[in-house]
Amino acid sequence: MFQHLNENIVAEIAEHNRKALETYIDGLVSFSGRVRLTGPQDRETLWSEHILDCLYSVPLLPQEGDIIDVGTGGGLPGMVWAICRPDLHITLLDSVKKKCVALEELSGLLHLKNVTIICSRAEEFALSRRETFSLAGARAVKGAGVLLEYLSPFVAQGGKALAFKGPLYKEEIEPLAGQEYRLGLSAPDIFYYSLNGKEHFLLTWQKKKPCPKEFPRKTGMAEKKFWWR
Ligand SMILES: C[S@@+](CC[C@H](N)C(=O)[O-])C[C@H]1O[C@@H](n2cnc3c(N)ncnc32)[C@H](O)[C@@H]1O
Repeated sequence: MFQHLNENIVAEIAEHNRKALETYIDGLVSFSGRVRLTGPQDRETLWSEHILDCLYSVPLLPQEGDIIDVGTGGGLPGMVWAICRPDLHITLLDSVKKKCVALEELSGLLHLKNVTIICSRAEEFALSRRETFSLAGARAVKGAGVLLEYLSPFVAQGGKALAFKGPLYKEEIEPLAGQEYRLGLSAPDIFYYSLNGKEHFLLTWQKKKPCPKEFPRKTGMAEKKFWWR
């Protein structure tokens, strides 16, 4: 499936949550110089390139259940999900301690009750929360192949893995074509939208079958020896 995402829906979600999203931006800006949570840290870029980008994924979130943002950094997209979907529980996962400390502060600033922050490598946390999330997603974390080894072990059957990608996504998914089943996944559905004149893509994979126990392999292996080769 290849589908266009409607910017009017995103504008509505943005308007509905504007106050909390701006408080989140205030929080991100307040960390500049202390912890590098995002690339550019001016309010306008944070809103137009980061928050709006994350908002495009909100219509793809599940009706219910726990979801996880793997490699959340400063909380993108997980903090945006938590603000826009207070009915879902969001786990924000990152391996860098000072980012996790900053996320605790941001979550307190926003009075979020639906967030858990975990400081761990994805490969290690998957051992304790295997196949318990209705969605596992990530933005700006590894190429699609390596990322799927991180995401699929978290996703319950019937759930989905989600990745934010730029126009080069085709080069990432081509070598995986027809092999996604090895991680229990379907072929990807592709959603596209335009932001600031650039093409953006959201890829989702349905979890069809359990992910074989051998995945994820030991920390670091996903990048050393690709599972699809
Ligand atoms: C480029 S940043 C992206 C952060 C955020 N998702 C965003 O869009 O701004 C990648 C993040 O992934 C985290 N990360 C990379 N590999 C990881 C792993 N195996 N387990 C947990 N976190 C990981 C890094 O610490 C970093 O914060």
